[in-house]
Amino acid sequence: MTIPEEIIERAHRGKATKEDAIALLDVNPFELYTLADNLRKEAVGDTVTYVTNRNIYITNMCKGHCGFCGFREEKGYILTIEEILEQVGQAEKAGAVEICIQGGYLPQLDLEFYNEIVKSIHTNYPNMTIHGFSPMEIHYASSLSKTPIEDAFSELKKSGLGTLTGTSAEILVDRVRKIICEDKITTDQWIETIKASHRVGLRTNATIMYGHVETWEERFDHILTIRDIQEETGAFTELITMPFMPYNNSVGEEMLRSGKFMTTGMEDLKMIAIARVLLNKHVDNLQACWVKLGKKLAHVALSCGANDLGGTLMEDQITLASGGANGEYLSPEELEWIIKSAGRKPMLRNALYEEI
Ligand SMILES: C[S@@+](CC[C@H](N)C(=O)[O-])C[C@H]1O[C@@H](n2cnc3c(N)ncnc32)[C@H](O)[C@@H]1O
Ligand SMILES: Nc1c(NC[C@H](O)[C@H](O)[C@H](O)CO)[nH]c(=O)[nH]c1=O
Ligand SMILES: N[C@@H](Cc1ccc(O)cc1)C(=O)O
Ligand code: SF4
Repeated sequence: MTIPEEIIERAHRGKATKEDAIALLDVNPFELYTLADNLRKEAVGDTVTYVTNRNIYITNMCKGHCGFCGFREEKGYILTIEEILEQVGQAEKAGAVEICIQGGYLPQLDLEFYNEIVKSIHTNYPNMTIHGFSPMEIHYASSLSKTPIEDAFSELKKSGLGTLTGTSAEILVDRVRKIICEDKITTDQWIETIKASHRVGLRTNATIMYGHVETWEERFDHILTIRDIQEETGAFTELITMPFMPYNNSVGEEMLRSGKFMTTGMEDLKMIAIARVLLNKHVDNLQACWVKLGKKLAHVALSCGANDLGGTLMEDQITLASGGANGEYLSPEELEWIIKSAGRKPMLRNALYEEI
């Protein structure tokens, strides 16, 4: 089937609907990729961005029990401030302009600790952009100390946090969350938390982790929720579509047992292309996550709606723990090679998509 004219027209106006997205699942996929590529060109031109960054995992322990997580350990570590600073120092030496701080949530990790981390990095490395923490972690830490969530975000911003991550979103549909992450914040709580962050001027990215127990319709509901929030706050910097890695975690093992495997390349490309259609005129930046897609598919994704290649990362414990096989580091030279080979212009950016 070819794409009906009215869908193309609505997409260009930023008004594509859930029904349009459903219809796009049945069109010739190459037509869909071309539509997404045209919308990308209209929205952001031929520049493809990337960031030199390093992931830092402050702890691998967590009070949560998400069934998709292979990263959490019962007996693990919590980094000290000194150890964190050492890793930031290594990152800076290696040319990173951003660090991405991740971890689990724990009673020991209170707002004071999060602020201390940010402050000490900010003081010692004033040029380093600090991206990190999740709505889940800050929601938990602020409820521990009965601090209103907006105050928690204001304080973190004042301490030097540049942007909050839009993780713990998974699929923003409670039916799915009950199956894969029952003890996580609910869809409404995630929305309220992210809006609180946006309200105090702490911008975030958005993520979707797909390819487990959710339906295509639920994926579209998630993307449209992101679009609704963006209409209200305008504070999302990007969306990262992350395929679920099904190894060494219970959700994945159950899936594999029932004969269902990882998403396919065509499906990953459709996901990016339909996200571009639904988010046109709302969220301009779509990241092709090379660590999950692999560098060859990430390269192809640049012609199917994506305009960002993500980071050098240097480390990726989360993907690795659940079966990632694409390495943990790509050099800026190789990221630029991939971008130029797609006929596009590379640009080093920070978390706010400003040129560096
Ligand atoms: C491991 S958590 C760390 C942040 C925090 N503990 C949280 O969950 O909000 C970061 C994100 O990694 C992603 N992730 C975890 N396990 C994954 C897997 N097996 N495949 C793909 N993404 C995964 C999820 O989207 C999750 O929200
Ligand atoms: N840290 C991971 C990223 N993030 C890339 C940047 O941190 C981000 O694009 C931006 O600079 C902030 O919005 N992407 C992944 O797919 N996986 C990571 O672990
Ligand atoms: N690192 C996590 C999620 C993540 C995504 C985007 C970020 O900006 C930060 C963290 C993953 O790979 O699944
Ligand atoms: S995904 Fe995050 S909240 Fe869930 S168990 Fe893993 S670290 Fe904890």
